[in-house]
Amino acid sequence: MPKLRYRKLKANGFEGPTPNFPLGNINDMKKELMKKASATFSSSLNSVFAIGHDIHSLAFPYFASWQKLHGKVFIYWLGTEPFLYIADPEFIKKMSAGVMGKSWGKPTVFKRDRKAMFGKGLVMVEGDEWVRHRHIITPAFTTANVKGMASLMADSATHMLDRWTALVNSGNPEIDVESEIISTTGEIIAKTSFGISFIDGEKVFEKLRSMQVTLFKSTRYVGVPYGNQIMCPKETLKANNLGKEIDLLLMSIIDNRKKMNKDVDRAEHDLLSLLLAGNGRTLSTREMVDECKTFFFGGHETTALALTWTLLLLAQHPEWQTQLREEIKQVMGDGVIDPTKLAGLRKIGWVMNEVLRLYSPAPNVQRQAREDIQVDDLVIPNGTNMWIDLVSMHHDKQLWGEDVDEFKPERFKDDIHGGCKHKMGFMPFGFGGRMCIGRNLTMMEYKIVLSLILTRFSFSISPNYVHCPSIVLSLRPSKGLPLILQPL
Ligand code: HEM
Repeated sequence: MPKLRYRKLKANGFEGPTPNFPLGNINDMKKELMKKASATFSSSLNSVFAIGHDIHSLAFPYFASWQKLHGKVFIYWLGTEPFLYIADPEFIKKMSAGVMGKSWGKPTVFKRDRKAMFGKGLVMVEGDEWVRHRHIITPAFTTANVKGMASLMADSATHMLDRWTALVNSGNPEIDVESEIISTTGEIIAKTSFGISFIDGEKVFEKLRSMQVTLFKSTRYVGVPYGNQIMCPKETLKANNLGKEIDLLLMSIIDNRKKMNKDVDRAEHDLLSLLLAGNGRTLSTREMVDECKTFFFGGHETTALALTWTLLLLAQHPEWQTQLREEIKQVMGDGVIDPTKLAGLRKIGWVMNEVLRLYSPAPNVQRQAREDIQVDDLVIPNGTNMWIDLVSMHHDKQLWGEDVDEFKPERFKDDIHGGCKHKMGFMPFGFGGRMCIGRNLTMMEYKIVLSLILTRFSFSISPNYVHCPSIVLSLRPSKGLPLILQPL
């Protein structure tokens, strides 16, 4: 009953842009994006030195302009679904204070739209089902287990860097590192999740990527009744078919693993083995398929983008490349990457946080209320969809000060909140019980891959780079990231 929820939200004083039936505010959003894209294109023909990090109005031009009219909490519509937009950490603190992880819902419209990607995996399940899944999966992501995956990560990264060396030696020093890193982290997550070699996993991996591109390259009509089926039927059908093919491939991988579960080496290292072992409880094959897809989609692109944006920022700040190289040498010596020493890479940790702040790969967090939620004298009615805008909070001058858009990793030196005035103003991995389960894995992968890159190459931004961060599910450089590489 979206209309009823809207009336209740309005009665509680929440305002917002006027929606039209049946698209809601989708057309306004598209118009703002097109306006911004043409303005960005003409300005991006300037020098790479002009790259600025004030990206909220580039990535979410519609939210930036609605904020000016309606403040940091307002209602907008995706089709016939009202969403409460939130970019105020104090509001988030108050609304989440009394709600446990298991009591949060995820917007039903997204569950439907992204069924082929996430199914009933951890990102989408709710209530007791979420508790059961999280309980089984959590041990697989402990620091100890994740450390067992370090050599797989280093192997894939080294493979990528050998390719870069060959390209540079053949006279091609300019490389689009975004696509390179995305395929490497895809390979890493396929190996660490399903324990499949790149050759075996190539089929699954390619289909998973292809489904993601199919789903997110076209304009989405989420929330519009039958919107995607009517407006982009070919893509919708293709994504659904790919979803079914991937399910079959993963099911056969899981069944084979169940049969040959005595492979000790694998059992120690990949997530699937840990899920099969369970944690006092079990997941069905169907549920495991959805979790494998969830790890793949939730895990590889976010990590890849954190690394990609890092390379952009480090290319802009060569003095930080030098500092990090010195740190790596000091901590690791001249030898191979030792996972037990990664915690010593403190400056890399600051850089990672600063990158996740400026270019948050997961640009938003979504929730749906499963009960009425009181915030001061306001009520968020049961069923309300919520869209929490991390990019806005991470770029808010009131929270971070005048230097908010500058790359200053040292702000995280002695403060895990980076000096933000509100503890919930920095949350690249979400909040509360539903916080990202893969953050240990990501941090380790980030440190390993970045250390290996920095040890073998120095890099600068190619004049062909066009700075236009945009949202394709994640926050990505929409024209890739061409860098000029120099072997060390
Ligand atoms: C830089 C990398 C990453 C970022 C920025 C990131 C960000 C996030 C965010 C914002 C959420 C939503 C949290 C919430 O709703 O409060 C989330 C959830 C999740 N992430 Fe990550 N993530 C990253 C890496 C990973 C990796 C490597 C994996 C798995 C291999 C992963 C798996 C998940 C899962 C399964 C959830 C759902 C957790 C739940 O609802 O219980 N993520 N992540």
